[in-house]
Amino acid sequence: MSVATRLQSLQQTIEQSTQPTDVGVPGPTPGDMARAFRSVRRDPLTFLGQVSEHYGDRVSFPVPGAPALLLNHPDDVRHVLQVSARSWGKKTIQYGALARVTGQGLLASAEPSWIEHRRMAAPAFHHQRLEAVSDQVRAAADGAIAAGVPHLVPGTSRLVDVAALTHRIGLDAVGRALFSADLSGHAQRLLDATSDAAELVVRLGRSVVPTARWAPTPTNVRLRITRRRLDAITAELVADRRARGRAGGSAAHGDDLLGLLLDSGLDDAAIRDELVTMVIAGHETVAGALTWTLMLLAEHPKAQERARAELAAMPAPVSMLDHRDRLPWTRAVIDEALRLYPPAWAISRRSTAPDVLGDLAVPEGTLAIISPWVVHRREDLWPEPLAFRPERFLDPGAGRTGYLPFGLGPRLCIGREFAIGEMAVALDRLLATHRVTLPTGWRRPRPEAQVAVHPEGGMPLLLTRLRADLRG
Ligand code: HEM
Repeated sequence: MSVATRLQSLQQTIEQSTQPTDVGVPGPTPGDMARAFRSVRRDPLTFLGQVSEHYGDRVSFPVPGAPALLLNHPDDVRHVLQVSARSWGKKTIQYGALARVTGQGLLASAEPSWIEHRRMAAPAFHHQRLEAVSDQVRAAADGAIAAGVPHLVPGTSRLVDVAALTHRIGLDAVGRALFSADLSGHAQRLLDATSDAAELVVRLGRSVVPTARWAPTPTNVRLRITRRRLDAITAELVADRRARGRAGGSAAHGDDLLGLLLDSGLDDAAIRDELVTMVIAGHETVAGALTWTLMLLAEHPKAQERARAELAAMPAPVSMLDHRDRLPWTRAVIDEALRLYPPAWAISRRSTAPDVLGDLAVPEGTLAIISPWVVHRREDLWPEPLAFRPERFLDPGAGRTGYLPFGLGPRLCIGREFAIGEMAVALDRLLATHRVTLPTGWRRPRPEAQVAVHPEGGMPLLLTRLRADLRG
């Protein structure tokens, strides 16, 4: 090839990669995006809802190079996440930003290490294991309730930020159940470090101009410091366990997640990545879900009474698996809260080969954005989509098309059963002793799209103590 031909082909490549590839999908123009810039950054949930309403099932965003598509139709969603999952990887800005904190942990990692690590971690989430950690999760909920609503005499009330309360439950439950560690010594440091990390991940994911990792920008500097804090805490957890393993004279390190990872032969860096992943993926999400569930129950006192009665009728304290067949109403409340307020509000993938979505051919490198927030609010799938109606989930035969709070396909959330079980246990502990109501002058907090969907400014609800004691 002559130099002139090479130059010409290089120029063509540059032109192609700076021009949007038009695949015939409608969407906002660059001018529309520039005008919406501030609101997109401030409130991506409303923006995604608006463009979906305007343009329909597929929305194209004007970015240079391969197409960037918001996919709202359940068939497209299933195709990308499930049917053709092998052709859609995680090389996206969202997961690139996450990987800067979690490294090659399960959530952000790609084949081939992903499948190997998933198999390694799976036993920590098996049913038997979940049943066995019910006591730990109960203790986490009780501890957080005692710390968050101390000394409340039966019949009296207090305004409590339940978002802070549920964060503590989420973190402590992960610590106790997956690392068999009482994180109370580490709790504040870990909470601070993970919430800083989560904020930085969101900031990186939304930055318009990608900066080099080594550049001394304020975000990069904070990220480095936060990583160091997380490294130090996880190193302490690993060292504690290794010491305990030796002290007990046992070769195996235990059957919780940390024990499995230590016995798997993974190096310390890989173990650190999985621990940080589980802390971030496992506590922000559950905390957000529980917070919105409590708000919905405060807004719907009859639904709350029904859940309280169902939980109280259980012969023993609720376990992590009871939601599967013994608590239909409580489970329906959880499912409906996860529909209305799915913590994981956006899932992204990039095609690793040309593909066909129904009638639409897309080139390699296409970015697919899937928003459970948008899909869960489609009126054709969910009549009266904004209404809180747990009844929708009571019919076991009813379809679940367009329901994906935990994703779909091979990358489905590994912590799904853990999360639902934890929510049921926490609701049992909280509703047994407290009634949750709305304070005077109540206004729903704005849902803020962070790593999970959180209420802006917290969730102040009124907790009234019903009785002093707690069973078992
Ligand atoms: C209500 C709570 C939760 C929600 C809504 C949620 C949501 C999700 C979603 C949507 C995905 C798929 C992401 C994708 O396809 O790109 C995912 C994956 C994942 N989640 Fe969760 N999650 C929750 C709780 C948990 C818990 C409690 C843990 C662990 C303790 C956890 C650990 C993970 C991990 C490790 C992955 C990656 C799995 C893989 O790719 O193999 N999650 N989660």
